[in-house]
Amino acid sequence: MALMPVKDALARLLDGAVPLASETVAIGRAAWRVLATDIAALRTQPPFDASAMDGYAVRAADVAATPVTLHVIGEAPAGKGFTSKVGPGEAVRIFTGAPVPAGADAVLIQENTRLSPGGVEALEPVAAFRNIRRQGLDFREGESLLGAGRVLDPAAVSLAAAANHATLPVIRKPLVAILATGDELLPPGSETGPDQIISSNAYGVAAVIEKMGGVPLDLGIVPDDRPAIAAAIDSAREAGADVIVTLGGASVGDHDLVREVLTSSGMTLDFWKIAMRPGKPLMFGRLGDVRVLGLPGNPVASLVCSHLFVAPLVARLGGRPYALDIRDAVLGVDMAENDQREDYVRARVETRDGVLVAAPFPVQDSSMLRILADANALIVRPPFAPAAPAGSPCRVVLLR
Ligand SMILES: Nc1nc2c(c(=O)[nH]1)N[C@H]1C(S)=C(S)[C@@H](COP(=O)(O)OP(=O)(O)OC[C@H]3O[C@@H](n4cnc5c(N)ncnc54)[C@H](O)[C@@H]3O)O[C@H]1N2
Ligand code: MOO
Repeated sequence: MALMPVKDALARLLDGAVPLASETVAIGRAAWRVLATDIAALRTQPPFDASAMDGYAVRAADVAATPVTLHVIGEAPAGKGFTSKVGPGEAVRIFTGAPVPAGADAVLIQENTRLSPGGVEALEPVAAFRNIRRQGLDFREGESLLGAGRVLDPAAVSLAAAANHATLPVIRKPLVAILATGDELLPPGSETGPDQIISSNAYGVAAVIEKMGGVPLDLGIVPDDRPAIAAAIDSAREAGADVIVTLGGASVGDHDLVREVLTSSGMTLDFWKIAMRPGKPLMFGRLGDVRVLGLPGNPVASLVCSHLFVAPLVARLGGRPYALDIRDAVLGVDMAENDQREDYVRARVETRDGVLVAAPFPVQDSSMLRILADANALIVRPPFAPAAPAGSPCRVVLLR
């Protein structure tokens, strides 16, 4: 049977996936969120001509020939401007950030002055407008500052705050329910019986979701039992999940019930089984507005599918840009020909003489998490790739 190509499966998964609705958050909670709308300045910054230096507000013409002594008529610290006008031969002691008083047109830095009995002695001339930040230098009220879709990185969130936004409209974070299925599974820290293993997949999948700006909702482990799976799916929907990710029970075994239960709950199956290794039994369907991804139970398949499918879906729903980090490399060893499945082969890559060289791990069983943790890349072997000797070009997905 021809299996669906990976890129077609991804296109179907992302079809119609657009950023979720916006919500309002306090500026203090907005870092790393995604702006839902353009925002404009609510004020002008600086709101007045401001001193950029500690020194003396002067009339440039008065200090054209130095040394010259000026009469100090007052002081202007930041936050409290000097209210009278600076006349000929006069100066105002001023500090960085303070409004430049009327009449003055330059700030003479403190280092170029000396206190004298009659006031302050200017030792160097200063050109008009030197050391003054003109009103609106940074931005003016009403100017557009940040565009919709901007990730609120440190500079963006500080700019929004400076423009006087106490709250910001951001795209809601996708809520992704995760459901592990299997009678053999127990949570980490359990005393395991002889036939049991630890449920590990949910943690790595949740890590991918969080990295992409989503909120994982771990619904725990349910046994291979139709009513229990159906109840967990209901609870995911009640919780308002945008996406449901099931783990395991996706294959053809008698205890692989997930697809059947989901279909009975009203899911429209989009695809099941793709031309990918690991990850062949991947399933995708829609339950109303909710996208449902059934990941294979084998831990490496779950995680590789998370990088390839869960990550772009969460990014898209959350309005974030995302692309796998795919690089050109060469094979460090010979690789055999490939069958119909696109292979994602755990490998270590390193740069040798400016070239990325990829060496696959010799054993690739998709239960082996340690090798995935040791890998820093996945070699992508296209379907039906011919045998390739060491030195052949290849493509790699960088994992870290
Ligand atoms: N006759 C066939 N058998 C299998 C096929 C096939 O095409 N024909 N595909 C194989 C492939 S490939 C995969 S991948 C697995 C996927 O099967 P399931 O999604 O049904 O996964 P399970 O059978 O439930 O579990 C497989 C394996 O993974 C362990 N597991 C499951 N969940 C977790 C978890 N949350 N944390 C850690 N480990 C988990 C489970 O104990 C099994 O060992 O099917 C092959 N079979
Ligand atoms: O596709 Mo399975 O994911 O090889 O183990």
